[in-house]
Amino acid sequence: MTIKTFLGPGTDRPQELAAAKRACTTATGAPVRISVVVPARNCASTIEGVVAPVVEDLREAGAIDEVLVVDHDSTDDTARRAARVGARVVAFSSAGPTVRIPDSGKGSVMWKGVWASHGDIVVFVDGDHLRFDSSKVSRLVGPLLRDASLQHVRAFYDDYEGGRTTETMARPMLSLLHPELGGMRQPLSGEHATRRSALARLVFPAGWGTEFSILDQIARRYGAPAIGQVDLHYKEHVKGDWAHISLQAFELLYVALRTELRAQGRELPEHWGSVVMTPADQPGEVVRRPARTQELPPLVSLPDWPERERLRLTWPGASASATLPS
Ligand SMILES: O=c1ccn([C@@H]2O[C@H](COP(=O)(O)OP(=O)(O)O[C@H]3O[C@H](CO)[C@@H](O)[C@H](O)[C@H]3O)[C@@H](O)[C@H]2O)c(=O)[nH]1
Ligand SMILES: O=C(O)[C@H](O)COP(=O)(O)O
Repeated sequence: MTIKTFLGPGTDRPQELAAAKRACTTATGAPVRISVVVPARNCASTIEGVVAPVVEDLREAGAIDEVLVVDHDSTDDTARRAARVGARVVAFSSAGPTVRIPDSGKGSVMWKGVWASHGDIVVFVDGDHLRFDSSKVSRLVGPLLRDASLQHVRAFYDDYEGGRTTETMARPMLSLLHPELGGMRQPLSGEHATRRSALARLVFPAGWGTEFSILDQIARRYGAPAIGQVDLHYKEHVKGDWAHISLQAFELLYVALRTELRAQGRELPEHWGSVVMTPADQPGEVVRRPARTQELPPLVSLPDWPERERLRLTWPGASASATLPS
């Protein structure tokens, strides 16, 4: 089976996306709203370069409705800079439902981002791109507006030097556990667009396992044909060190193994633990770091969700005239 792959050009230009959006409504006849959500922790040097083109090219053309930055306890100027170029900024600690998250990571930031956003389609974009343009968002959204069978569209890049966790962990793991997704070029990409109705039904692992988990859950719930991928051409981003990659790979492996064992009606053996060990500078010594193993429940399961959705629907949006594939 091949993954639906969009090479474009599709809705690259703001006017094309705005027109495609106007041609859709939700199942209840309301205008379709599109949110761009940026999880960001200490992205002061890059956040303006990500937010500004999306605000200037797309929001001002009515092609998207909001740019939301979820500021994950940044100790730098991320929040102020994001707001200065037009993002709505919410602080991770005060946003969203009051579920205790002892060890927050990117997945928990995304979960709160879905809650705090208003879109029927939610586009995630990392905040650490060194080079970015708004066609990346346009290209992700276009297939969802045009193809009712898609729930999730993930980015890949024909020009990208990287993907250490992807090549050494994600791709081998997908080959084993989800061979039908083996054609995905960047299964861990942080750039993707998803229907809100699907996102709200997903469990979110709190840490780095989330990108894999989204694919896994959508493939199991809707089938692999509900997943597409689109070429965003290039990616240049801030690289983490090997300790970062090590934690990322561990949390990904943990989530994948847990998912697979649960599918067999089993749990992870207790003795497996959840501590990542890497060699310390002192020979023979190790540095131990706890992995984030918490899972955030599907938003639809929260008692406050119906009220949150009711308020969301009163939020202003553009007008439109046909039906959004649900
Ligand atoms: O606890 C965290 C970790 C990350 N981020 C933000 O999430 C984005 C991606 O994080 P980054 O450290 O740049 O991730 P990468 O090492 O580049 O990881 C890649 O691979 C990950 C999965 O393994 C994906 O989740 C990422 O989106 C993808 O860019 C950035 O805006 C971060 O500021 C947070 O807000 N909180
Ligand atoms: O996406 C990945 O595989 C990594 O997490 C980040 O990639 P990098 O090697 O470009 O930092």
